[in-house]
Amino acid sequence: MASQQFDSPQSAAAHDAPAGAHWLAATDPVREKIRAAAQSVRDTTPLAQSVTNFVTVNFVANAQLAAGGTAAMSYLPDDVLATAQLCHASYINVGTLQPYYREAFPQIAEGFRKLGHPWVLDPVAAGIGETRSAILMAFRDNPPAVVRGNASEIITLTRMWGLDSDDPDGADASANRPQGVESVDGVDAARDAAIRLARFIGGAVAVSGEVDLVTDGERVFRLAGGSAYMTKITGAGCSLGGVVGTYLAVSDPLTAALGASALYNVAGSAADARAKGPGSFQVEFLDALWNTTPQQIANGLIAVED
Ligand SMILES: Nc1ncnc2c1ncn2[C@@H]1O[C@H](COP(=O)(O)OP(=O)(O)O)[C@@H](O)[C@H]1O
Ligand SMILES: Cc1ncsc1CCOP(=O)(O)O
Ligand SMILES: [Mg+2]
Repeated sequence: MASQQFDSPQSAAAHDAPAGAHWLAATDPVREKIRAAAQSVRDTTPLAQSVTNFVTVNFVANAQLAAGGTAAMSYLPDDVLATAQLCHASYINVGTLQPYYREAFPQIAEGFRKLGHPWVLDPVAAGIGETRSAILMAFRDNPPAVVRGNASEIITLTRMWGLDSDDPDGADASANRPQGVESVDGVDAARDAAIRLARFIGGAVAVSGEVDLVTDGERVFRLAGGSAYMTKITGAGCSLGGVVGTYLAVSDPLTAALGASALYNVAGSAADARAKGPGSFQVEFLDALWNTTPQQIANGLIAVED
């Protein structure tokens, strides 16, 4: 699949930045924070625990390992909260639900808050089903440091939490929303929702798509790269959430969201150039996660809105 690779932010200057944004300068402190976080991941192999769906659990763990971290998957509240005391960040993904999750997930989120433990939420398929909606609503009281999702999930969660100015009651949270785990909206459609959500949680929101959007509620970044093959394998988004967790274990929420997204874009582009289809893409992608250097991640195609 056609894609482009760039070696340095300077080479990005030869290409158009996303509309309404300009490429982040090579000397911008944000790039140095990303490089330092990536280096810290490589140096310290941080554990980020995951409570994640059964479809992509293996890919999440392998991606965290290939990105330089370590993985531990856990599902029972006492086990999750005990593990949280051994690591610096966790990841919750609501993709596949079990009956006990309705009580367990709110307990876990409350426990994280009491521990002061930062976590990443992937609100997979937000808006589908009463159980998923009840769980996501409960997280409003004990919110994550980072929300990572596709555009439809971010729009739906923001609406559900009553943060959408057009729908302050969240009454219509499930109307016309995801028809499954895939997005039915473009990233631009989630821009305002992402900003509101980031301000509410006091952290960062990452909206994935062809060009990703990351915001801390003040600045809005756009990250290009990646591969169309990422939409043809399962778990690109889920594993990105896990790797945000890996970065969150060593950095602040905005740097974690930017660093993991930049890594996925650089590694996705590199893998795209070698892949022959979705199967070989997965293998090439894990290799590329492993082989991408902190400086290459910091040099990614990162723009900031004017
Ligand atoms: N068309 C595309 N071109 C390049 N990269 C993409 C494309 N679509 C998604 N990605 C990348 O795939 C990863 C997962 O994003 P996405 O597919 O939106 O998540 P989800 O699987 O949760 O819907 C992100 O790193 C994103 O940048
Ligand atoms: C197919 C599927 N069904 C429930 S969770 C899941 C995985 C979704 O993975 P991703 O959002 O990363 O594509
Ligand atoms: Mg997803």
